[in-house]
Amino acid sequence: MSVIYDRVALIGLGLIAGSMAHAIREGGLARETVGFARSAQTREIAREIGLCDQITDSVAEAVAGADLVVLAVPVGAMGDLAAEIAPHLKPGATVTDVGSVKQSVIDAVAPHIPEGVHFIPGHPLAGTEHSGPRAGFASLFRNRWWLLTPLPDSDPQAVERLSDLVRAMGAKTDRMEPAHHDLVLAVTSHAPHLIAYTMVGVADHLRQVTDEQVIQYSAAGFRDFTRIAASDPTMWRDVFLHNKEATLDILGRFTEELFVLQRAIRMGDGQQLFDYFTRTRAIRRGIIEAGQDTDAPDFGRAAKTGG
Ligand SMILES: NC(=O)c1ccc[n+]([C@@H]2O[C@H](COP(=O)([O-])OP(=O)(O)OC[C@H]3O[C@@H](n4cnc5c(N)ncnc54)[C@H](O)[C@@H]3O)[C@@H](O)[C@H]2O)c1
Ligand SMILES: O=C(O)C(=O)C[C@]1(C(=O)O)C=C[C@@H](O)C=C1
Repeated sequence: MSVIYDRVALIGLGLIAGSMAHAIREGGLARETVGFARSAQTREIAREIGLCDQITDSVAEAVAGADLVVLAVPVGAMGDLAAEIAPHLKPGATVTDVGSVKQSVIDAVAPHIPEGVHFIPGHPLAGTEHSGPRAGFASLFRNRWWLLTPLPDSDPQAVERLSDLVRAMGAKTDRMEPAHHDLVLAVTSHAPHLIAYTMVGVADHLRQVTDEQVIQYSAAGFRDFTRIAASDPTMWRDVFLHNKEATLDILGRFTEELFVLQRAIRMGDGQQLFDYFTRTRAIRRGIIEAGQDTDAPDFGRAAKTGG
């Protein structure tokens, strides 16, 4: 693989920046990676495990001379971070972010980006429930989508160069309007996370179901909820506070559907439940047939054969 950027600065050394550092090194995609995180302890761990070629103690030093600067901090911290790095950015550099919400990040970051620096917002649709400098791994982005939401005046060459990096890390890339991105993600990621957090909270409140029993008899569905509900609290607090309208819209629709099913159960309306679940099963099969769930090859085969 060939070098795409000379110097890449990764700011916020958690799951996403760490995975980028590994993938860039594995693919030889930059001559040098430089990392910075706010906490001294995170920087120390990053140095210890050799996450980047260099870990700096100041963010200004990290971004100085960088061709690509990646903002990989919680969504609510992006604006202040952009203001802090702005005076130190190299003319012609590209700044991108990996935030789970796009419109509020653009509103917070874009005003700070100096003339002559390209700001190209992005979002890798890949993650785990783990966070911090030890959580990253090179294959995280493989076969995953990485959405870019360029601004109307984004330089096409700079967008193409960033797309090249994303593809070289194994991801598939597409472009989207920021507001549309936020609505799509509210359906596919943000509302499901809130529902998982709530479900685990409900189990916790049921005093007759002791902690031990919840763990011992965890069925697959609930286990998946607990995995998701173990995700980083700061990251998810910020996601909901910054994608408020879209998430509330989807949760409103979710609640209406829930009442429909609740009523069907109360009325013993088996046909309604069966029809509903038949429709949702078709959606799942559509996702697998379109090759969008690489984690479920067996289920895919079973679904196609009606198993
Ligand atoms: N975890 C996921 O599944 C996932 C997936 C895609 C995108 N994202 C987005 O990527 C971003 C990073 O998420 P992550 O999962 O890597 O989080 P993480 O918690 O693993 O890492 C975030 C890092 O940023 C540091 N940090 C926080 N505020 C900072 C600041 N002001 N300056 C410098 N460093 C700071 C933290 O110390 C931490 O090391 C978030 O915006 C999140 O929405 C996360
Ligand atoms: O697999 C997981 O743990 C995730 O939750 C990853 C996930 C998602 O919802 O798919 C979470 C947040 C992101 O912004 C992108 C990806």
